[in-house]
Amino acid sequence: MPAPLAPAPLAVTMGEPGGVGPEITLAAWETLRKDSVFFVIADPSLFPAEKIALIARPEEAASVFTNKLPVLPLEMPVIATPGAASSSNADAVIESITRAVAFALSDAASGVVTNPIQKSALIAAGFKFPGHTEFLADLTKDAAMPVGRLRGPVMMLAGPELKTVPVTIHQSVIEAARALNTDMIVQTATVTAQALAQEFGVTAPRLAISGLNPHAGEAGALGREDEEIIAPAIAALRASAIDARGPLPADTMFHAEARTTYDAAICMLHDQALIPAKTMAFHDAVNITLGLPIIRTSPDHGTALDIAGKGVARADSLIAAIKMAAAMVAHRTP
Ligand SMILES: NC(=O)C1=CN([C@@H]2O[C@H](COP(=O)(O)OP(=O)(O)OC[C@H]3O[C@@H](n4cnc5c(N)ncnc54)[C@H](O)[C@@H]3O)[C@@H](O)[C@H]2O)C=CC1
Ligand SMILES: NCC(=O)COP(=O)(O)O
Repeated sequence: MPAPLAPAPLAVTMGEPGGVGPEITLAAWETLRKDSVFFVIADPSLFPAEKIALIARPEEAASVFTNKLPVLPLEMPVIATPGAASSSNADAVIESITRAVAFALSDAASGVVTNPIQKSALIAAGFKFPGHTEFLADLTKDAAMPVGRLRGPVMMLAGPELKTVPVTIHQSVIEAARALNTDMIVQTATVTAQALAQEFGVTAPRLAISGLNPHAGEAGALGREDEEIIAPAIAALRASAIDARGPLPADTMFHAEARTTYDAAICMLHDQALIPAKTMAFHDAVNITLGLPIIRTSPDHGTALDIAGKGVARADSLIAAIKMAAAMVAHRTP
């Protein structure tokens, strides 16, 4: 019987070149060089020349990975200064993401791990998306989803003890409250339940659904969205055999005992989901985009311009993201 083929390498993006991305990528390679295989699509000047090997194609990564960080070169117009984001390099930052996704869609890469971008620098240069999540959804919109899987995108923050999912993502609080509707909640929760079952081995996923308002609306006295928008979504989920419970007051659903009652918390707002996730596991949590035809993970943190280039940035979350992507590749059903 022939030996099973090794999966294609993961494609890691450059991220903001003035942020911590380059140094944590090198540190992640130092840690993982005996385990997994990845390559980074980036300007080679971001790394010490003696630590890297330039590659022309993803399939060259495996043969050099133990000894060198494989870099698929992408020229940026301006030399990066650690601690300073530059809109002048926006096109290269975006191109790195676009190429990584193209490799994943063609199976030359088994998944995409993104380094943090400085969203404000990209948007100032004309980038039309508020984050990777929305950009990745657009880049992959014409590719077929695996059979039976609902399309997202859905953002999940996954830590060792808590998984949270925001229904609204990169919107102002006022816009998010206005945009929230029953269908979005049902779709987000359904994508999450499918992923828990198929990627995380949770046979009967239990979802805790947050409210929007304080005390989940206090029976309508503090807002009607909990009763009029969220409760019908929970009823619809339950009618389709998804174990969903709520709307729960967001301030009391994350304490230790409460966390034992669900596998993922579906939250209405970005900060309802990301504050508990990052507070509990800032250096271990992974940002995963569910509901894409490709695998995508990312560290939970941002560009950390305040510490870039000082040698103090921790690579733990990027390492967790690379390991998570590799595990998802291993669990992926054809
Ligand atoms: N996936 C992505 O591309 C993400 C991008 N961002 C972007 O990053 C930029 C900066 O965002 P902030 O809110 O300042 O968050 P941040 O995560 O960059 O920094 C927050 C604090 O955590 C520290 N920190 C972050 N990463 C660290 C690491 N690896 N090791 C040690 N300490 C670390 C920073 O020094 C800072 O004190 C923004 O433009 C934001 O949009 C933020 C989150 C995710
Ligand atoms: N706060 C999380 C975040 O901004 C990451 O977003 P994305 O770039 O992964 O869409």
